[in-house]
Amino acid sequence: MADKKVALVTGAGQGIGKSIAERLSKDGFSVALVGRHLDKVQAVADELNQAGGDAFAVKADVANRDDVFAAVKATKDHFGDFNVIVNNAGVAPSSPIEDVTPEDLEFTFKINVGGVIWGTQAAVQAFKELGHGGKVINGSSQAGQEGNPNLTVYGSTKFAIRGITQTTSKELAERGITVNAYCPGIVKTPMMEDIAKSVAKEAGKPESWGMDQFAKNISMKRLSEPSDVSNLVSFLASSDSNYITGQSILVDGGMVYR
Ligand SMILES: NC(=O)C1=CN([C@@H]2O[C@H](COP(=O)(O)OP(=O)(O)OC[C@H]3O[C@@H](n4cnc5c(N)ncnc54)[C@H](O)[C@@H]3O)[C@@H](O)[C@H]2O)C=CC1
Ligand SMILES: CC(=O)C(C)=O
Repeated sequence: MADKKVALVTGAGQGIGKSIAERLSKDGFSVALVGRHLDKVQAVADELNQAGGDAFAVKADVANRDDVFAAVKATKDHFGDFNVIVNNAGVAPSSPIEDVTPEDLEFTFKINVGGVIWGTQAAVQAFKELGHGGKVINGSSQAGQEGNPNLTVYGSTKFAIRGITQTTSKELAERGITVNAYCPGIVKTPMMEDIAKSVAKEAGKPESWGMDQFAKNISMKRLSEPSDVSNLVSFLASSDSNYITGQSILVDGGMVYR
């Protein structure tokens, strides 16, 4: 068994996933970085290793169940243990409801919802083989707590992730496995920039208008940094959160109040 705890983060090549991988590495985890593009996750893993971490890059498409199981197995074999999975990878097409296509629906659900379900299954299998519990941490969103115009498909996947989190937490609690989700607000990442651009284009407005539509209701009056989110994930991955399960926690600077 490894000295360090082992965490796997999906979508770790940029944005929130990269920040989570960096933070967990700093917290002392051995970290597997998973993404569709090996060069991107490898570059982040190299940075972490150069900074004294213990990181490993794996190529996988989270929509593909076999890929996800192979990534978890490769991580377990490489580090000799497996303790935490962060099902972070996601995609966010935006469009008015009239323009949603069957392809948008299938693509988004396969990645956002499929990725969480396959990640949870693969992690549970690894915990079972290793004879211990673990932590499943899922990426939802404020858009999984509150409807956001033009994000019908994306938002519905994020509402579903809260449902999966609650359901699996009840199923898995007796095996020493906790399941929680983080619900970020408006985070400065390539995904959010693309959404803001697309919403502005649809309305015939400048790009900055798009971001303002999302940012105007943040009580703290600033957009989120990826590190605001990885601070929460660090807590959820640590033993300090051992008595918390089934929760979807907002980290949005005061935007959605529950
Ligand atoms: N940026 C934001 O404001 C918010 C983001 N989120 C959620 O946080 C998570 C991360 O978002 P960002 O970092 O903003 O996105 P991003 O688009 O900047 O990064 C997502 C990463 O996931 C990877 N990815 C996408 N599909 C994949 C697949 N099928 N298999 C493997 N990797 C895949 C991408 O290649 C990319 O590296 C997502 O689940 C997103 O829905 C939630 C709330 C707000
Ligand atoms: C991208 C996202 O999750 C938003 C706008 O909440």
